[in-house]
Amino acid sequence: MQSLTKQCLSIIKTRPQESHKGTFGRTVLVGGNAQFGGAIMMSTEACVNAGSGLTTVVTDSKNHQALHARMPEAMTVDWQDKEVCDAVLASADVILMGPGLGEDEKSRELLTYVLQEQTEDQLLVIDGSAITLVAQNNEQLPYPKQTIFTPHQMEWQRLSGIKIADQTEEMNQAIQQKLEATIVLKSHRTEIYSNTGCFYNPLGNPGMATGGTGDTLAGIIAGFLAQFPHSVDTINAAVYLHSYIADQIAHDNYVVLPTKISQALPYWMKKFEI
Ligand SMILES: NC(=O)C1=CN([C@@H]2O[C@H](COP(=O)(O)OP(=O)(O)OC[C@H]3O[C@@H](n4cnc5c(N)ncnc54)[C@H](OP(=O)(O)O)[C@@H]3O)[C@@H](O)[C@H]2O)[C@@H](O)CC1
Ligand SMILES: Nc1ncnc2c1ncn2[C@@H]1O[C@H](COP(=O)(O)OP(=O)(O)O)[C@@H](O)[C@H]1O
Ligand SMILES: [Mg+2]
Repeated sequence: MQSLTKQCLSIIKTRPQESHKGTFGRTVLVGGNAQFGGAIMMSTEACVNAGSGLTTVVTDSKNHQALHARMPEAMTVDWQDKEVCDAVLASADVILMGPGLGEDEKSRELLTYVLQEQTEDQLLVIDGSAITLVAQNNEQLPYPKQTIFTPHQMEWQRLSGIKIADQTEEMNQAIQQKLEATIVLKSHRTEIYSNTGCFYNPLGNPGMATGGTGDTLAGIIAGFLAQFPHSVDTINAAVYLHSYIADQIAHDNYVVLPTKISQALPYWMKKFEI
């Protein structure tokens, strides 16, 4: 397994002068039920700050006002409004599904719907509740090689069937090869399993053990994939930068607020751009 270094951030390129918002990708985020609105808001804040050109959030209408107040850069769609959802999903370069989605019947329906709508040129990031639902329903992925799962260890146990104590590199790799999707296995030291190699993130700190840090990572991954190459290098960079920023914040903060990571993204991306 290859340890990531600062070198992995070299995918962050200076933006071309001749560009517009469409140049940096359209991301659609699906999640946030009445209970977990904060999760999709944190993913959105991360995604926009990571540089997604256009970001639309498909969520329970209860979350729209708070989301707009926090992040007016993002557009919102009521997840009951199928016609608008159809159009918005069709326009996406990257879809992030799952932060705060919940596990009830409506959540299940939405997951099935998004899997049906995904096209062969769209990437799908599956996080949080959506991972649990894929496992429970044994959902088949339409495009496994264009799918990225971002489980924590318990979500990976549900998806892979490997108990947390048995989640060794060999076992994880074997299931990844069967799934063919990329796996970002989160823990205090996150590992990335992909069709082209396995990587280890040496950064991160216990200040990150706060609800929403994973929702934030999922948003960064989606935002990076919207504008940078569709490859594991881009996912590695997102994982590394998320922890790198958290480590900077932890120098003088006992707790690393997920939203602070998001707010620091434009600054650090500017520092690392080449
Ligand atoms: N503000 C909001 O709206 C927020 C909304 N959120 C949304 O909530 C939804 C449910 O997500 P979830 O992760 O909270 O619940 P679940 O999938 O049941 O996992 C927890 C179980 O797994 C276990 N566990 C073992 N190893 C672990 C590890 N390394 N990392 C983490 N857990 C580990 C853990 O063990 P324990 O804590 O008991 O020791 C516990 O038994 C999801 O959609 C998410 O987006 C959250 O993001 C929070 C902020
Ligand atoms: N002790 C720790 N050291 C380093 N990173 C941590 C630690 N605890 C949590 N993290 C990071 O925080 C994130 C937690 O993700 P997740 O459990 O999905 O959170 P949530 O769903 O609440 O947003 C992961 O990126 C994980 O690597
Ligand atoms: Mg999570």
